[in-house]
Amino acid sequence: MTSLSDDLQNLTITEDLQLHEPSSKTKHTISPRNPEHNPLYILKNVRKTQNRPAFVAGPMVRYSKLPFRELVRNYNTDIVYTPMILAREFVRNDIARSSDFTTNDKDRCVIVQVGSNNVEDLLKFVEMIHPYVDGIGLNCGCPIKEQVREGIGAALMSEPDLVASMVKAVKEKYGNTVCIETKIRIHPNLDETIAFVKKVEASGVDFITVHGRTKNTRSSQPANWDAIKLIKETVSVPVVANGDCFSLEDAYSIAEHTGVDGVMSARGILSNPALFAGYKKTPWAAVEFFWDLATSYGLPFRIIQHHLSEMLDKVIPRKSLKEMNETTCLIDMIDWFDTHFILKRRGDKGFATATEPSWKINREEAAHI
Ligand SMILES: Cc1cc2nc3c(=O)[nH]c(=O)nc-3n(C[C@H](O)[C@H](O)[C@H](O)COP(=O)(O)O)c2cc1C
Repeated sequence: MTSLSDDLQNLTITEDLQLHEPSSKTKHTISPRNPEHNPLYILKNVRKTQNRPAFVAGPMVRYSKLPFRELVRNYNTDIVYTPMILAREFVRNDIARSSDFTTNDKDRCVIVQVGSNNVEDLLKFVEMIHPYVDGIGLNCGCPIKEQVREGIGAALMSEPDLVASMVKAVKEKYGNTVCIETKIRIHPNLDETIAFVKKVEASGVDFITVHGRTKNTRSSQPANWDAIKLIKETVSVPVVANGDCFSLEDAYSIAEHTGVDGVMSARGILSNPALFAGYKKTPWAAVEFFWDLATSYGLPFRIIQHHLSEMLDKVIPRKSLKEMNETTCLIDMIDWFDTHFILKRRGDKGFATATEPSWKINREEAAHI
């Protein structure tokens, strides 16, 4: 078994990586990956150097796009996931490729999450995407019926041999040049979960994320941190705990309870992207920064609106939130913000630092709009 530093020295960094878009004939280039952005390096090093777990923003369909990833990194998030991308569509469909994944040089450390039910699609997916990401995450937890019916996501929890063969195929082809993770749920029977993680570990997986719920547990029910602890005690690869991290304090409590190497937040970081920097609710500066990122990178209007709705839920009065949610296009929403708030543009000197909204009228008045 090689040590982490050996592993990192053995990483091959490809020069001048290129992504071709056959439809537009546009050629993009992106710089080589930096070994310090390898998720394994982060999971081990953050604990050593900062005496804390690594902070991870989980995959969220529709939401974890490039602007949101950049936003959360500005607030102390170490590892950020893309939404789940279906391998089958990605490898066959040029349009799916450009709509599902965009990246840039600042997008590090990024793990692309993949939904797949077979080795062949997975290998093709990894071949296409690995130069542009720091890790590949195999989704073994998505409970959505359409995916499960196709044998994707949580369906894989009943297919330990298949998961092991998928991980093994990637490791046999790429060795330590590709970091592969599996994001799993727990089984009601913990012995079955333990057998699952042992098999996946033996197949060469680099680390495991455990969402402490079964595929039928609702998100309103608490995540099972004891089960995560048991898994952490069972395997020797790093483990990331997921479920119910809504504040920095939660992140520390989860890490202390389970002994994990990293803590992942999804709903918590969606509503407060500055969670891992210790903010109790979204600071206004994050709202302004998100506006800049979303409009300059070009997120669709409805997604911007959903993000802002989540981020502002605890920040502005309910009535104002409702009004913002009722705007029907980007221009209307910009007008609405311009009417109610003084937005400080970032310019070249970084983003605004305000923690409270800068209302154009005072807050008490605003509460009665
Ligand atoms: C809007 C939304 C989209 C999600 N999309 C994905 C996804 O693409 N892949 C995945 O593995 N989990 C997905 N999840 C599940 C989260 O990653 C996470 O496992 C779950 O929400 C529990 O974490 P939390 O308690 O921090 O929210 C999604 C969750 C939400 C709320």
